[in-house]
Amino acid sequence: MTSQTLPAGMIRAVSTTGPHQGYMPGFGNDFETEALPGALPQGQNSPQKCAYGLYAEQLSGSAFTKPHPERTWCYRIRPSVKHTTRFEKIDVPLWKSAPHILPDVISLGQYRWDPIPHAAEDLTWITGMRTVTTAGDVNTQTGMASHIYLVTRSMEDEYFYSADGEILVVPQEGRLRFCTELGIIDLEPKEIAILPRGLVYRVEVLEGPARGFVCENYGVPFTLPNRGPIGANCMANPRDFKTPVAAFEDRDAPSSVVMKWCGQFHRTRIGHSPLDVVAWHGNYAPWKYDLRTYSPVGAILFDHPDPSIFTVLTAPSGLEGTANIDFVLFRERWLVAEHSFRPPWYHKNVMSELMGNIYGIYDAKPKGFVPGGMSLHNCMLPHGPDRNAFEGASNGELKPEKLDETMSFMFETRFPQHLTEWAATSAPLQDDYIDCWDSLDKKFDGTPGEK
Ligand SMILES: O=C(O)Cc1cc(O)ccc1O
Ligand SMILES: [Fe+2]
Repeated sequence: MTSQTLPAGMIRAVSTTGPHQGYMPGFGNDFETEALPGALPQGQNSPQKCAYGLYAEQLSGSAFTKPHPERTWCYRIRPSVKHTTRFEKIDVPLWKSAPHILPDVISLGQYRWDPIPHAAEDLTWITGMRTVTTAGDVNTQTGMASHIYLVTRSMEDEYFYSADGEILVVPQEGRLRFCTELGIIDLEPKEIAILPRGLVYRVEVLEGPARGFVCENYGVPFTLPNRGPIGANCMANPRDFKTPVAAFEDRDAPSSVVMKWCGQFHRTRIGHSPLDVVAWHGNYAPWKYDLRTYSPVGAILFDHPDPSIFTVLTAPSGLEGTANIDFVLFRERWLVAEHSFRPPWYHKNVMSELMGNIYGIYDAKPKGFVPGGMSLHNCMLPHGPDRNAFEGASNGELKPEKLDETMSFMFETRFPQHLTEWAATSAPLQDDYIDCWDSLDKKFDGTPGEK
């Protein structure tokens, strides 16, 4: 593997040749990789004839005219357009898209769910997706949806892609393999992955049953947040993002490709594996990231910063500093703040907060928010520590304390999140969630009290 710095400054070129070598490091790099020597044209994108009789095809993830366009050139056995049937609509009943506002479902309220039980039935990546919330509008490419996946079965001769957005995968149990047009990603809990809009893939179960969370981002792709005064290091470091090297299948078999497009699902038939990209180069590609490499920065003297300090990825909206989605990570860290209430404070937020627990105990909710579980605190809905967390943090000795064995996250969006019928009725909603604040008693007695 070779790597070099290009004059473009922020863009690094990383290249590989030969059989499967795993992953290439970097975020938003200009990668190049070939599974057969000489398959990748040098010095141009569209030779009159490509090596090995390959077809050249461009995958554009941004408008051609974006200041720094995202695109990848693929050199493949057959062009994608060679499928054999017209698209037919199919039903995927539990995978919903915005706008999806139901008159009989009340999204206003503090909600929390127990882990969704694994299913007894066979479920694939497509049939196992259950939408919890939707926000914005898929047709205007704004907003997002949050989902839970329950996967027990590998897709066989079946492929999927989405025109509606990129997919951020946050596994919580089990191991999955994403065989994509641009290479193979193996994914397990404590890692996350991105599957870009338009990329075709098949999902296999390496260890099941698998359960996890998904954020479907209808807007512009996730990127690394501006670092501001934090400077060049800590938080998510670019080299910890891993993009797979080229890997291809030359396999003839009757197969189907399911495409999600404007919230609807369509199927077309194809006579071969579409994962036939022998070589590619570009900056529009899937990646995975190990959340254990995230270096949290926080309060080292007093008070509790806004959770934006823990942003791993941000997907900007048109409004400066107001994300379409922030992906925020609450992981192991030391609490050292003096004379401070250390857990999250009580608050109302214009942004809507969907949280999930990957493992361990979350400091604001020592009970009830459990691994595999989720909570929703919608736009301007008050929330904060439960009574136990409040009493513990108000009265505990403020010595340095490690929050150990803990990993929760937040999908935070500027758009209100609407519950699906499934989330409101079939999923294990905790009816008594709001009682966790009930016993917060009045302490005010007109005297200043001890400091
Ligand atoms: O509500 C939550 O638990 C998430 C959260 C955490 C935090 O440390 C500060 C604000 C916030 O919304
Ligand atoms: Fe919050």
